[in-house]
Amino acid sequence: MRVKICGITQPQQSVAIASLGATALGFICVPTSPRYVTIAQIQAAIAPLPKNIDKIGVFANTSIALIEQTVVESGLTSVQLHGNELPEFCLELRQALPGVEIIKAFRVRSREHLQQVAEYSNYIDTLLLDAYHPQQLGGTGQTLDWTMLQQFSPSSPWFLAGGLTPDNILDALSMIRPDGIDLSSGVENAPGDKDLHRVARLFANLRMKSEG
Ligand SMILES: O=C(O)c1ccccc1NCC(=O)[C@H](O)[C@H](O)COP(=O)(O)O
Repeated sequence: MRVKICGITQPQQSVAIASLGATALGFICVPTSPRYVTIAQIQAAIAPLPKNIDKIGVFANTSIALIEQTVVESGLTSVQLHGNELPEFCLELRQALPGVEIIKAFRVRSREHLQQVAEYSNYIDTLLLDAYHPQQLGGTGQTLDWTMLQQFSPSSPWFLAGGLTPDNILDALSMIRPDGIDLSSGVENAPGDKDLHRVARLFANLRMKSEG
């Protein structure tokens, strides 16, 4: 299972979190976020990382040109679209950045809203389901109604996000089987400052599940 730790801002934390077991690190490229990082900060955080770690840039409602420039200059391997991007936008981005994984995030409001994801299946590589919050786009610590996802089986691989913590992750995974999980505020001291003890506890709990 892929494990993404999102909202990294400090190079030394990116290395430590990768060593603890993360398969993907997320960098917030949304200027209004308290976890926002510049291209130079992403470069510094990515430089010491092993090649096999996915480096995901999170964008929302911005231009193809800006995403392209950020990916090319920083060395990101994946783009997560966390706003209201349409399928056509995803297609255009895919054509602009061949070989870069396109992840479309949905902030799920209802069971009906989940049906929207089918419209994207030909234009993206991966889905991410996050909780809906009326004022904030992401990193909110709000959980989704997991029962709503028990029958969810899209044609693309998918990440579960939204309010996941070392304490609730095993409950979530006992109910649903995503291809990956994504955590941010649940493993933080403050926005952008990850709590390495909590990250270590997350991986210890995940190991317990795979061994048991
Ligand atoms: O984290 C942010 O500050 C953020 C801001 C704007 C758009 C997206 C953002 N985060 C996206 C993520 O992928 C988070 O990991 C996801 O929302 C889960 O966050 P949390 O509920 O805190 O685990």
